[in-house]
Amino acid sequence: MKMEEGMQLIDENGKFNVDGLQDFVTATEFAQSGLSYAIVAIIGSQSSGKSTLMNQIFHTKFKEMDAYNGRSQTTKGIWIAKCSDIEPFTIVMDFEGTDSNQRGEDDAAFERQSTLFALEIADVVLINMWCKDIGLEHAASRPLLKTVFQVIKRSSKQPKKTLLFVIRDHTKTPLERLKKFIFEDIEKIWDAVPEPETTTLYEFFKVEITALPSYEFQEVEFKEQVAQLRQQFVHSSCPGGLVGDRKKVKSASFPIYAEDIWKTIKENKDLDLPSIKVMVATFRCEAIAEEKLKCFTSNKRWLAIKEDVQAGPVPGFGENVTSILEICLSKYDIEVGHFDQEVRNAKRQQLLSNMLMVVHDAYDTMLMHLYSITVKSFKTSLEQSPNEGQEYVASIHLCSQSCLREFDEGCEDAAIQQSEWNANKFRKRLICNMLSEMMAKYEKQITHAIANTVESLLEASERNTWASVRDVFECTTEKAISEFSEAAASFELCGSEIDTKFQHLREFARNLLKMKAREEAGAGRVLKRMMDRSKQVFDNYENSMSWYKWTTETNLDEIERKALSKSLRILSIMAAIRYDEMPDQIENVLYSSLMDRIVPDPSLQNTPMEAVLDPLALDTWEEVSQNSTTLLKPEDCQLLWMTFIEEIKPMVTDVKSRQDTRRKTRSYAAEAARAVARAAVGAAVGVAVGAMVGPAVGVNVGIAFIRRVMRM
Ligand SMILES: Nc1nc2c(ncn2[C@@H]2O[C@H](COP(=O)(O)OP(=O)(O)OP(=O)(O)O)[C@@H](O)[C@H]2O)c(=O)[nH]1
Repeated sequence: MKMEEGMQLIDENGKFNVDGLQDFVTATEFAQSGLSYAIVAIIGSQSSGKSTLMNQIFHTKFKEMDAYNGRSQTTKGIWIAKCSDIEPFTIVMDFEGTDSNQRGEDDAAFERQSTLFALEIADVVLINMWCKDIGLEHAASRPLLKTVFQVIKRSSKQPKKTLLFVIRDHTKTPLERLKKFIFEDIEKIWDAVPEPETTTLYEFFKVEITALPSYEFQEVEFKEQVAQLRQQFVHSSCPGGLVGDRKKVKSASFPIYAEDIWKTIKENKDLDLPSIKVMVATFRCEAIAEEKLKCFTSNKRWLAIKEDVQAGPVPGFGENVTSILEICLSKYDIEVGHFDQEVRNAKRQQLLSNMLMVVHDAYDTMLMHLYSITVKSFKTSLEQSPNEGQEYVASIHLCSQSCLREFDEGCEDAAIQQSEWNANKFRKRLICNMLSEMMAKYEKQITHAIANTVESLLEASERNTWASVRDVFECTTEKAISEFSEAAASFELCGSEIDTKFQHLREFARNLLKMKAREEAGAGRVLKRMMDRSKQVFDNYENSMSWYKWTTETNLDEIERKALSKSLRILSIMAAIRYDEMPDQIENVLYSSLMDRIVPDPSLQNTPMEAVLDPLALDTWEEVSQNSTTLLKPEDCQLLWMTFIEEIKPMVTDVKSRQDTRRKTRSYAAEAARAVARAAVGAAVGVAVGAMVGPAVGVNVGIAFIRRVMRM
């Protein structure tokens, strides 16, 4: 057996070659070396020149890839060979590439198991990496190290191993800089491994870093440096050599020891670490996705759309953005084609959602434009449509339909295929706005119909005032509601939404009524109305009666009582809003408490005044139903009434004095008439006597007669 060519220790299926190892040990006389031996393993990504390097350093003959046959996997499983010309006895182990494309996803566990095996069994582990990968987040060595560190950190402290980083295809970057970078990087990776945080990387590893020129392009230099590197393996187990602390395993026990470790690693369920393949895929896909995201955000077409949309809607927005996104995604797909499918799908999804996040504002702005344009156009149509009635309803129906259709078409044009976005939020807002515009129109209609009518009804303050107000209120509100409901048909509102709108219109009408009533119930207005009403009563009587009757027969106290009672009704009408037909006692309470105080009712004469006024001392009207709203509290009414009584006094006094004056005038007139009559009789008597006894006697007799009559 040619031991330089090596033998497969563990096959690609994880089967340990017990007999083969035994033969190897026998053939190489390994068992005789006791504790004086070194085991060197190499790990790293596939086709990174691992076998080539090992062969060059240790003069082994591991199979190398034929460069002319493309980059396919050469080493499968784990191989060992003896380095024949180095002291101490050195066993070299070549490992299958860690991020191999050939290995199926289910076999990913093999990668981490073999890596663990390398760390467990070898004294020196070479970590082979391309120089160009240094500093790259997704470089294969990073996830590999992460896995290694996770396992190491978890395990109990072992004799120190040497990690020898071999940088391949070293270019002009000074090695010192690369070393600094690698040290910082691996420390960072070490620190990022969660548990336990107290240990340092260097408690577990001695870290060495070396760099080699390209074997392919600088073969001579490569070989020179490899020769130097080889020197480090000569007497590597001596103090200070590459082999660190030695595990006290005698070479004779090596076959059992190795088999045992592999068995333990294979059976150990606790080593459930993510596969290196997955980790490599994660890092690489992430980096590619990041790069594609950058490409997207700096894409000229996208930047132009983003800018244009600020000013107004961009025609073909959706189609254009969709195509830019698609291009970025397909580029990503091409570049990640050979990575773990699950990972690349997940990262694709992430890339897409990142790109969509960038697009989202512009999409929203686009919809906002469509929304504003539609709102404006609906408003204009509303202003131009007839004011009310069926014509208005029909025209609103038509224009709301066409506005919504236009908006929907715009949204379809803006839709981005890769997203699940829709315009629902804006459509809802649009409908809400259109409905509000319509509502405003109906509110105006209600205001117009209710305000003036209610004002004049309250102004008149007749016994049936509130019934008439209710009629106007109901009629106006119901008409508006029914028209609104027809006009809103194109919005396909659900039952509860329609009810809310109806409720709103009712509330609006009710509040309007309340506001109007409050205006009319202002103390000044009520007082004036009461005064006018009283004056009207007095005037009516005065104007409608004959002068004689007014002067002689009219009982002004009665008329005064009538005037007061009519004014008191105004007070009672204005005391509360009667939204419903519930009867109340306000008028009675006011009547008995206020009227009878001014013109005392005989039945109440012995009742103390406080008792009579008692109901007005309350803060609310006890009998007023809950639906009603107090406009004037009992105490307000009382105060108003007192003021009214004071204010009306001059009017009553005036009327009374007018009646007196007229009475007096009337008695003087009667007296004068009587005197004239008497004079006429005296003259007649004088004429008669004069005729009989002479004129002189006649005149004297006539005068004497008049004087006597006048004295009578
Ligand atoms: N650029 C470059 N190529 C190299 C270098 N060393 C080896 N190669 C080439 O890389 C290819 C792979 O070499 P191998 O030694 O088989 O690589 P490997 O890592 O053992 O491959 P697997 O065992 O399949 O993972 C071969 O074509 C080598 O000629 C190097 O230093 N630089």
